[in-house]
Amino acid sequence: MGEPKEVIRNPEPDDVPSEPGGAPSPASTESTSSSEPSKPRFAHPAEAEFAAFLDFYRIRWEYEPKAFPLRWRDGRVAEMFRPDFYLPEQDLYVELTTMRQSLVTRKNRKVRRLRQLYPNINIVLLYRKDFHELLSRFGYGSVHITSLRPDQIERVLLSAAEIQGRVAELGQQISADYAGESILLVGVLKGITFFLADLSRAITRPLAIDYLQLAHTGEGVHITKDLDLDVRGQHVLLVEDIVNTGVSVDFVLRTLREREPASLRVCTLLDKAERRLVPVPVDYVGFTIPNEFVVGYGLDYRELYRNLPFLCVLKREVYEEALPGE
Ligand SMILES: O=P(O)(O)OC[C@H]1O[C@H](OP(=O)(O)OP(=O)(O)O)[C@H](O)[C@@H]1O
Ligand SMILES: Nc1nc2[nH]cnc2c(=O)[nH]1
Repeated sequence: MGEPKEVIRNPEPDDVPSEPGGAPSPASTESTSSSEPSKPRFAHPAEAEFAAFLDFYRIRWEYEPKAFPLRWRDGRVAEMFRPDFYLPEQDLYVELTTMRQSLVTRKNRKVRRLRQLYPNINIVLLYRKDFHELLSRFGYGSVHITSLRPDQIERVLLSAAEIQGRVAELGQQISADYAGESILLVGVLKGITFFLADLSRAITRPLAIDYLQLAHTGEGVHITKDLDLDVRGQHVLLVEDIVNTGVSVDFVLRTLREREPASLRVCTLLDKAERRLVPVPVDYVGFTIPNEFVVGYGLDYRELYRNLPFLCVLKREVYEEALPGE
C-alpha cells in the first residue's frame, strides 16, 4: 500500500510573474536547479558557498532563474534585475551581497524597486554572515534552541519541506483507503509527537487519537501508559515514527489484536528495514532510511533534539557514549 520515498529532489516549474500595466513580462531564462547533476558556473564564490549551504540543509534552489525588468525607456526595457537564487519551497528570491557599502546601496535600491513593481514576489538581500539566520525564517530556528551547533550536524537526511510533502501524500492515501470510515489513530509515545500531529491534520476522515507508551526491559516490552479508548470494532491505524527491529510494533500489534478492532494497520514515517529482527506488516511507509541513528521531528537522543524541524544524523562527538539501539 505505502510506497516509501527515496531521498531525491524533483525540480518544479515555477510560475512567471507578470509585469504590472501590461508591459513585458520578466524574462524567463534557462534555470539551473539543485536537482541537476552539473552545478552552474557561479559568478561569485559566495554564491557557490550559499548553494553548498542550501544543499547541506536539503533546501531546493535555482540559480538566477529569472530576470525582472525594473525600468523602461521608449517602451523598451532599460534595466533588469536577476536575483541570484530562487528557493521554490519557500517561494523566496535571494540576492547575496557583500559588506561593500556601494554594492549594498545599489542592490537595496534594486530590491526596493522590485518589491514596488512586483508586490507578490518575496525577496531578501542576504549577507554571507546571515546564511544561518535565514534558516529561522524557514522554521529552522530551533537548531539553536536545541543548543546544537550547526557544525555538529553530520548530515541532513530529510528537510522540513521533504517531510511535510510526504506527510501530505500519506494523509491523502490514508484518506482514500479509509473512504466512508472513521479511524482511530494510535500513536506510540513520545517520538510520534510531531508526525501524528501533522499526519492527523492531513487525513480528511473523521478520526480519534489515542496514545500508548512502552518500556523496554530485560524481560521484554510492556505498556507504561495504556490507551484511554476502547479499540473494539474500530478501524485502528497504529502510527510510529520509526520501525527499527520491529519489536515495538510486533508487541503493540499482538496487544491490540486481542482487543478485537475491526481492522488494524501500521503507518510509520521512517523504516530502517535493514535493522529488522521481527518481521512486521507495515502498510504505510514515509521513507526507508539507511541504518544510521537519526534525530529531529520527534526523534531524540537522550530526550534532546526532538524539536529539530528536519531529520539529521549528528556527528559522533555529540554522543558521549555508545548510541542507544545501535
Ligand atoms: O522497532 P524497534 O527497535 O522496537 O524501535 C522502534 C521504537 O523506537 C522508538 O521509540 P523509543 O524507544 O526511542 O522511544 P521514544 O519514542 O519515546 O523516543 C520508536 O518510537 C519506536 O517505538
Ligand atoms: N532517535 C532515534 N530513535 C530510534 N529508535 C530506533 N532507531 C532510532 C533512531 O535512528 N533514532
